[in-house]
Formats: sequence, structure tokens, C-alpha cells
Amino acid sequence: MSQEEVDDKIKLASEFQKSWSATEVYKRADILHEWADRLVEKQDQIGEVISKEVGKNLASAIKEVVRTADLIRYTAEEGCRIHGEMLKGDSSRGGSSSKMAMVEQEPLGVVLAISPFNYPVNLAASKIAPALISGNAVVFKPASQGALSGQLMTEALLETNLPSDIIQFVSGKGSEIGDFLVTHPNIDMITFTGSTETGQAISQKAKMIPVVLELGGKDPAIVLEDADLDLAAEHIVSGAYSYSGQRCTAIKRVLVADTIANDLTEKIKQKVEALSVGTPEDNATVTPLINNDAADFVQHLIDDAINKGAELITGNRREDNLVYPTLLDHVNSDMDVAWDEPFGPVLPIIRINEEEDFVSLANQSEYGLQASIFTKDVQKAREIATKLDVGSVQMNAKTERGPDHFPFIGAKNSGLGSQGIRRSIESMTRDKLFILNL
Ligand SMILES: NC(=O)C1=CN([C@@H]2O[C@H](COP(=O)(O)OP(=O)(O)OC[C@H]3O[C@@H](n4cnc5c(N)ncnc54)[C@H](OP(=O)(O)O)[C@@H]3O)[C@@H](O)[C@H]2O)C=CC1
Ligand SMILES: O=C(O)[C@H](O)COP(=O)(O)O
Repeated sequence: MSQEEVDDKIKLASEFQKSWSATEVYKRADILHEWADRLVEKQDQIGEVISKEVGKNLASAIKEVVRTADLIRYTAEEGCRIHGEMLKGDSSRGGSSSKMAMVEQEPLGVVLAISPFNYPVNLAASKIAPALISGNAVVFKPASQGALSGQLMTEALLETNLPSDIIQFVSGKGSEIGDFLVTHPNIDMITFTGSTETGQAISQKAKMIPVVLELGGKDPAIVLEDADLDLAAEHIVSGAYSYSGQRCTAIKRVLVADTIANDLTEKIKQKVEALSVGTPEDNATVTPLINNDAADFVQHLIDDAINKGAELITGNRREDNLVYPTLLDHVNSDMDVAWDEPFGPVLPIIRINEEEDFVSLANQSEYGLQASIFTKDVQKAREIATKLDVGSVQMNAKTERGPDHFPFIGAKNSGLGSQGIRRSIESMTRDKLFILNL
């Protein structure tokens, strides 16, 4: 779309938003439930498009659509439970009980939702649904690779009774229409998921409007001496390699006690070598990356680590943008793979000799999305968790965003604000007070 077309769409959203916010919440919820029904009906069709468009295996792509329908239903219900609050004035010294405030949550206006390629339906709906239930209009800009899936999802929404101007689908390259969108005077809030680079640029350009960002990560799996190594290996492999590592919450480094590192590495190796590699149609776990640049970057990380002395345990094979699952041991802080987010199927193992290094190495990263700790000692896990600069810490499980109603937070360069159904609704509303003076 040209800037003129985008401008028209934003203005339409803005013009019709007030009548949408005046619509009863239960009616808005009914529309969202209808949307969820349509998505479930179209799960195979939309799943196939996701799979073809972003190379996700077909089963996971269909699962994404069904997960999204559940997310939308939960959002509809949660929106019906936002009631505001009532405050009395006499709780402050000198105040009076004859002064009472009704605090309501007002929509912000027009929400700009920008989503990434990797979950083109789920990470779009997780922005659109909370915006709509709380009375906002939405301008939705999908990732260019992911736009067809986003369009089908939007069409399903337009098949409901939603007034059509309330959701505006905007297509075009972020590099061409991005600045125009994020600085448009009729945009009242931005919710963005994508790379840290783009997110930071958006937060610098947006003027005096709330911005919620979910960005990159370098989630560590911290494996302590007493860990159940079979469990740890299972979660690490699934966390690191599913959808070829193209998940913000993928496990992107293993920090393991040196005394158990050989055993853990062997267990991980066996599981990595058993992973299916191939096409999305064949439901392989590891499929071609989103484009050749992404594969080149992963290859650079592998080459750099091997050149600097890392041990290749398995992998380092490539066919175009299909990178075979790669495991590297004896990775150290001089290697790029210790710090950079690969968004691909390569996992570095970093051996730890001093206990305090688990936390210090984890925290040296610019990112702070999630971390996993594998141990049988809850107290120890809790102690470490309190010291980690991340949004969430998982004990004895892989890092992951779901379930979708949990708050999802990125610390440091991993984000700004909080998502997760209730938090997302809250981020798209502001308090408005009506004060009774009796
Ligand atoms: N923390 C989280 O929840 C998640 C984080 N991510 C992160 O996202 C990255 C991968 O996703 P990817 O899609 O490549 O990320 P990008 O940042 O490249 O793109 C994300 C979205 O931003 C748009 N965009 C690009 N440039 C601009 C601009 N100047 N202004 C406004 N919008 C713009 C893109 O459009 P276009 O496609 O047209 O360029 C796309 O819709 C990884 O770093 C990953 O960690 C991914 C998923 C979840
Ligand atoms: O983009 C991502 O990586 C998603 O937020 C991951 O979601 P999940 O951890 O629940 O699969």
C-alpha cells in the first residue's frame, strides 16, 4: 500500500472507533467468539497458508490457529470481567467519604498492531483481540512474510458482525510504511513484536503514546549438578530446535555445571540426531529458515565458534536455507554464538565451573526474556531466579510464552511493558475517573 492508502485506513479506523467503544462489551465479546469459531472452521486452510508462507510444519501451523481461537475466546471472557473500581476519599488524611471516585477503563483509541513472521496468526490476534474487546479500533500491519496468513485471519474476523472499519489491514514493507505508521497522529498506541532493532527504532519515533514491545531473546537453560539430565535434555532439545529455533522464547544457550556437562551433551546429541529434518509438508521439526540471509547468519555463528575453538558435536550441514540442527560444546565468551540471537537451529553449550558464573553469564546478555533452571532443589532454583534479569524463570521446563493468559515480559533489550491476555487489555486502556462530591 502507498502512504496515501495507509493514511485513509488509519483515518477510517479513527472515525469509527468511538461508536465501537460505545457498543456493549457483551456484544464485542460475541463478535470475538464468532471470530474464534470461524478460525476453528478454517484451521486447515489457514494452517496450510502459514505452513507454506513461513515454512512452519503443517501440524504446528494448524495448532497455531486452534491456539489462537482459544486465546481469542479467553480474551472475550476476560474483557467482560474488567469492571474498574470505586474509591472513597476518606482514606487520605483530610479526605471525606462524601467524595467518591468511579474509576473506569477507557480505550486508548486506535491501536497499531505490528506482528513478526514466526507466529503470523497467534502474535497478531494476541494484539487485535485485546484491543477490540476493550473498545479500540485496530490498524494491523503483519510481517511481509506472513501477510497472507494475517489477511486470511482478518477476513475471518470480517465475516463476523464486526463493523468493517474497526479493523484495518495494512500491507507493505516495514521499511517503506513503518515510519509513516508509527508517527501517524491518529495512532494512539503501538503494540509490536519483532526484532530488538526494529522495536528500539519504533520506541524512539513514537511520540507520547504507549508502546508495548516484545523483542529478541537469548534464553539460557541453566543446568545444575543435581538436575534430572534426561528431563533437561528433552526440554532443551524441544526448546532449542522446534520450528528450527525461530522462536523468541527458544532456548538459545546452555549453561551447565562442568561436572555433568559430558553426560548432558551426550544426551542432547542423541536427541538432536533423532530430530526430523526436511519440509513443512512432511511435518519435520527442522525446516528451511525464513530466508537465505537468516541461514547465512546462522552459518556465520557456527563458523565463528568453530574457528575460535568450539567443538562441533553434530550438525553444521546446510542445503540452501535449510540448516541442519547443530550442537556446539566448549563455547566461550569470545564467540558470537554465546551472545547473538541465532533465530535458527544452533545451540551452544557453555561449561560453568564456579556457581556464581551461572547468574553472571546469564545476566551479561543484552537480552532478558526468559530462563530455565534444571535442578531438584526448589530453594536453589528460587535463589538463582531472584538474581536473573529476565521476565520469567521456568523451573524444570523449557522457556515458552504459552499458556497465552500468563503475563509475558521482556526485561532489558527483550521488551517494554507486559503482554498476556489480561496485561494486554490493561495496556490498551487508560483510567478515567468520574468523581462524585455528595
Ligand atoms: N519477544 C517476542 O515475543 C518475540 C520476538 N520476536 C523477535 O522478532 C525477530 C524476528 O521477527 P522478524 O519478523 O524478523 O522481526 P522484524 O523486526 O524484522 O519485523 C517485525 C515486524 O516489524 C515490521 N517492521 C520492519 N521495519 C519496520 C519499521 N521501520 N517500522 C515499523 N515496522 C517495521 C516488519 O514488517 P516487514 O516484514 O514488512 O519488514 C514486521 O511486521 C526475532 O528477533 C525475534 O526474537 C519474534 C517473536 C516473538
Ligand atoms: O514468537 C515466539 O517465539 C512466540 O512468542 C513463542 O511462543 P511459545 O513460546 O508459546 O511457543
